[in-house]
Amino acid sequence: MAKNTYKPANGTAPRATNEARPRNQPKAAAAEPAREPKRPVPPAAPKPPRQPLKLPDLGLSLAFLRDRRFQLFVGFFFLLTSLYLTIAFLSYLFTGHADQSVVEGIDQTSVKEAGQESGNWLGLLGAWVSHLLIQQGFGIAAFALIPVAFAAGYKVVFRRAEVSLSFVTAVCMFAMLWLSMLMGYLVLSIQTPDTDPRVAHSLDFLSGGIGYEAALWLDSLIGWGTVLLLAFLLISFVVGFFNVTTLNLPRRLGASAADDDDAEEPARIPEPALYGQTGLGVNHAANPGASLDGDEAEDDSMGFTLRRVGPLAEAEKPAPAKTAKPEPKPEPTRPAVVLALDDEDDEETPAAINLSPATSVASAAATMALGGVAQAAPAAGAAAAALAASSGPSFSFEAPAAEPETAPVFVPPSIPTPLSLADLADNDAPLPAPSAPKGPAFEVEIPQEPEPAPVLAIETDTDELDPAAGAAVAAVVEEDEDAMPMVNYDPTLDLPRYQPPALELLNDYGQAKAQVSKEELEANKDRIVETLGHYGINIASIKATIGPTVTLYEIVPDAGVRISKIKSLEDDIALSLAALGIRIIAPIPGKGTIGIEVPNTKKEMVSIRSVLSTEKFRNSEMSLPIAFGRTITNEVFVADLAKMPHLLMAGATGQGKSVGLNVILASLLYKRHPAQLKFVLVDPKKVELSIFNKIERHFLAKLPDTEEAIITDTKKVVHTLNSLCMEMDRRYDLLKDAGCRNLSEYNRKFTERRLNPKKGHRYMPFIVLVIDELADLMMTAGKEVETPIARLAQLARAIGIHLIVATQRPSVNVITGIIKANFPCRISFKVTSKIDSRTILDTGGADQLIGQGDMLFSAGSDLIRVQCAFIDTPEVDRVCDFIGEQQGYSDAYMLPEVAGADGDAGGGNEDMDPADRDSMFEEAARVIVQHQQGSTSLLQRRLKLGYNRAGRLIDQLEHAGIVGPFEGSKAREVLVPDEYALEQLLNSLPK
Ligand SMILES: Nc1ncnc2c1ncn2[C@@H]1O[C@H](COP(=O)(O)OP(=O)(O)OP(=O)(O)O)[C@@H](O)[C@H]1O
Repeated sequence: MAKNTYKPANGTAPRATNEARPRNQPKAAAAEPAREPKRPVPPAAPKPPRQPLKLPDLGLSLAFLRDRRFQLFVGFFFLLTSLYLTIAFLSYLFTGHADQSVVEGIDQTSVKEAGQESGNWLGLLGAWVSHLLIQQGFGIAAFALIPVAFAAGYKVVFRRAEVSLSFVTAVCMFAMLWLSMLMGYLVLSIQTPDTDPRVAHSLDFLSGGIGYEAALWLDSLIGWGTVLLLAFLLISFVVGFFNVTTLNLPRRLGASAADDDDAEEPARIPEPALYGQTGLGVNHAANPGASLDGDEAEDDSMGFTLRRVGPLAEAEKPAPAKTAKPEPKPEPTRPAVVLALDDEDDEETPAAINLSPATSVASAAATMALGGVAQAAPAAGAAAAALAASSGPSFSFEAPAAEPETAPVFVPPSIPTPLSLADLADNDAPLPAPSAPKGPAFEVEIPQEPEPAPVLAIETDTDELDPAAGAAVAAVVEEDEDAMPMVNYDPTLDLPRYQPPALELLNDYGQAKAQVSKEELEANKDRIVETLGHYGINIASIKATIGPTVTLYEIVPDAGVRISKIKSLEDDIALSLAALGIRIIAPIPGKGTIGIEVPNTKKEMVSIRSVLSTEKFRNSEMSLPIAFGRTITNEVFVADLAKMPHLLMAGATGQGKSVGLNVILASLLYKRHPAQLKFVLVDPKKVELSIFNKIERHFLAKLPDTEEAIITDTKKVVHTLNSLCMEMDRRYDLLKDAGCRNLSEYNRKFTERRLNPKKGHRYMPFIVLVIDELADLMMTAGKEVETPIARLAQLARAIGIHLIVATQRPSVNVITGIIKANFPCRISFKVTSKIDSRTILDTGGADQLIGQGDMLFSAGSDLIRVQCAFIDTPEVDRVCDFIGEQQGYSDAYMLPEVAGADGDAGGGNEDMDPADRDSMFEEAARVIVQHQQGSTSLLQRRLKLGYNRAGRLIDQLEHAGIVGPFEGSKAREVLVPDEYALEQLLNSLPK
């Protein structure tokens, strides 16, 4: 799912904005292009780029603040403090009076004695703290400190806040001071000269010392005016803090009663509208699912009504996305809606806006503002977006394809400062209040739940849903098992703090320049013309394109020259240019010219940093983009593994295969989150991929009960491949169940919470299987690896399992017909012979490459020459370290367990269920022991069994400790020496 972020028009700010926001934080959706005619608008003052919030650079001194252990320490301290205060304060209500003398006389007695005397449940300290905060401080209003401590602790520990900390703190602090003064005034009023001093004293705890003194001071200053002052303070706080702007309560009540009569069920309230202006700090981008069930959203204070007047006419509907194909079972799509804006104040110009279900709060607000209802924009936008979304079960924040970079800046009539679309999209930016002073800012909170969140249904009385009026909101939040969840599931929130590796981890070789001199170009051109001239081929024109490794000379021969003639002169041209690796492309597909690739004398190294930093890669919307390197025309070559869908790599030893594999892995690591991608790494050479061990808990998948995620043992490869086949079958079952045709459709449905995790549905990451040396596996396990590889290659594309298979021996017994047929995408580095080139690419050419990452990429008929990017081992190391040091999953991604996967243990017949044993088990055991040969084919022949059954029998015999573990192409070792020992063993097996 592509999410765009707002990019202000100046083109520099967006990066800064992106960086300022944690990568996994849900991004604000881009604005829909307004369908209303745009009004001319004055340019906005450029918004300074937002800088990442960083701790001041004070050396090491503040580094500990970022240490999660320290944060947890502080968080739990606050949580326990809130518990401590609760107990101490409650106890104080009962024992405080008696403890007063103990606490006050503490300097006269020993602490131990005082402690014994104190009645507080938390001992002397509890008594003392309560005395200080209640008796001498704020009276019973001191209880307001408890929620503050709790909210602070909760926020630090769980990194989230149900209600924003600043909101809790502000309300509680005000309540504490105000209540304390009010109590002080009450106590003061009760205390007359006639009051019994003991009664008067016993009331001290109500106001506390501070409240009492403040009330005393006010009383002496303004007498009973104190009450008026307190009332004024309360009203001021409510108006200012909750942003109350209108007081039309009676009319609202009436209107609501009428609404209630009409409505069958109370309208669900869009959360931004509910909380946006009240400072409750709910992130509307993170809770986009809040929706209005009814067709109308009303905001009298703003004087507008939102009404869904019907779906868009067919012609007005947004064009279907390019990729959308006719589906056998189309998903129910939510229609775009037209919202009519009945503006009470401006009846002549009712505005109508079109909102698609994907319209964001921000864009809705923007659209409405452009439609001339700028005053109402923030609140109306929230309501409008929710209304637009209400026609479906969930409200997607997927950004529209239109680039927001050129989004216009508009000036709402009543807002003095120009407001850019980016402001509205920016959750952190304060939303302008139309007529009151600025309300509290939206606070962005990231939902942290790694699993689909429980459903939250908000039921509330419509009377109190006047966000602009700022009336206190009473929301009853209930857990509802059955209702559809409304917030899209974001798998990346499993590891919300995960940061993709930075480009700075890679070596910077600077911008490499073409190393070919003019003289070299001229000389080569002359020689080509001359050589061809010797054979009577005249050239009409010649053009050179300098690439990193080779220069392409494009020739247009005179009319009537046979192309095959030029092709046959390959060796002669190579001889005359005294250069190796000349390749003739006759003709260049789609160009009508003949290409001669001549290696440059000085080769340019293409650094991985230079390709990963390109816009082409960074802005790529591909599922699994790989930046291979640069083509001979110096373009960055990026291809999507998900589309390939599998890749076969070959190349003689030392020609750049391992570097190529590292480039592929690094590209994917730079682009995908650990929740979206898992690697299964098979490295029979044992040293090539071991460097990726560090990212086991982030990006690797493995079989259960295996220690190392990277498979170096040939025997384990077969189990892993079988396990992947099982995973493939399971995924297909889930897709079938969900009615989806491929992984992206399925995952989209899952993230939109249209699939129930209780029914086994889960977010499925891409799995990329990398085999570094196929030749080794084919030698040792032959068919046992070939069959599952072929099966996976044939079927796995739709369910997101992709294979990258490399070999240095592209011979037909390694790259067999069945494997080749299923790998349409192939890469060849330099190979030693034309035959090898044909085996891998079905054509020559790979033998003419010049090595060191010079490669040919073949996707079907096209052959593209690419200089593979270079990544050095220390760079891979740094990238892996960077990822590995971050918080990861508790273990690698577990592949399904396959029977016999732990088979190399040999013995262990206890846990074998006798009922599972084949009826021919004993007979098979005797055959094996008689022949002292643990082979499946022996059983097939002797017992006239099929391959599968014989294979199962061998597995069972292995389980029973009769034959040893699988040893590749060799027969298994027979562990039982003779028939006598066998009979004994069979008797000992559980029947
Ligand atoms: N893209 C590249 N750019 C520049 N030099 C490269 C590139 N790829 C490989 N090389 C050079 O070639 C050397 C060998 O590369 P690499 O280890 O990838 O070969 P290989 O094909 O994996 O060999 P083997 O099969 O023996 O492991 C590297 O050490 C490096 O010096």
